[in-house]
Amino acid sequence: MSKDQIYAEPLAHIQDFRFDEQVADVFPDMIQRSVPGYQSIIQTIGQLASRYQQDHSHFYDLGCSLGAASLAMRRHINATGCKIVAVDNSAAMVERCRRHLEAFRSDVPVEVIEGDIRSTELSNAAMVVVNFTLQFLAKSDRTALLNRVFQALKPGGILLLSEKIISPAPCSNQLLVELHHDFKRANGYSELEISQKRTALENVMQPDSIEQHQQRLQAAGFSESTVWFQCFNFCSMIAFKQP
Ligand SMILES: C[S@@+](CC[C@H](N)C(=O)[O-])C[C@H]1O[C@@H](n2cnc3c(N)ncnc32)[C@H](O)[C@@H]1O
Ligand SMILES: O=C(O)C(=O)C[C@]1(C(=O)O)C=C[C@@H](O)C=C1
Repeated sequence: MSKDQIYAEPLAHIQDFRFDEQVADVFPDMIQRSVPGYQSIIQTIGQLASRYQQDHSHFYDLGCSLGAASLAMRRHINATGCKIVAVDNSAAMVERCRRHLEAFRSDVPVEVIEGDIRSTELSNAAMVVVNFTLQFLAKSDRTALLNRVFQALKPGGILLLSEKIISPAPCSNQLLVELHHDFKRANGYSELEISQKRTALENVMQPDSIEQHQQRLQAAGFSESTVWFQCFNFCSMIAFKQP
């Protein structure tokens, strides 16, 4: 696995963060060292696919990057006539995602689409995964996407939504951000790497609070939602469509 050293040297000009070739090449290392609990979340996505699978249904992985969530779902699906649809608008990610998925054999088909999740057709879904991707959309697009996800889910279907979050309470927010930076330090990132990446993400990733997410989910029609995982300022939620 190639090591993420993208922000290791001082940069004269820090460009907005993009999911380009350079990021795609080091992505497994980057996400592992940047997102607390990432591996547990991926494992749990597999478990949820096993529990919520329905015959003749679709499983979506929106903002799939290298396909980690799709791989986890594929390992757990044994219902008949199911299909996974993985979507990402980064050509670099999609190309590597296809290669990853081809490296393992499975009877569950995966369609990998290079496209924008704001306009991808969604239907007949048992489960939709939006794992650390909603945060990269404009706020108005977040609402529109979740509305479409709700409409596409079958009764009894679920949405798995993971996000970096902000806390509206200033002391709590400050502490969670600092604990996350400690996590990155413990994983070998320098002060320079942490601060340059923070600047690169500033304009392209605007996190919501858990309360904002819950309100949006409720407004979209989800009967219930729960935060099943939180570590520092990273969390993962499950939202339910009534059976
Ligand atoms: C943090 S990564 C997601 C990680 C991935 N879900 C996982 O579990 O490993 C965010 C991904 O969302 C993709 N993305 C961002 N905006 C998008 C959009 N409008 N349409 C499709 N993909 C998008 C990026 O290209 C990137 O690969
Ligand atoms: O590195 C950070 O501080 C992050 O916010 C992590 C984060 C994310 O939450 O999606 C940001 C961009 C990369 O895709 C990987 C992880």
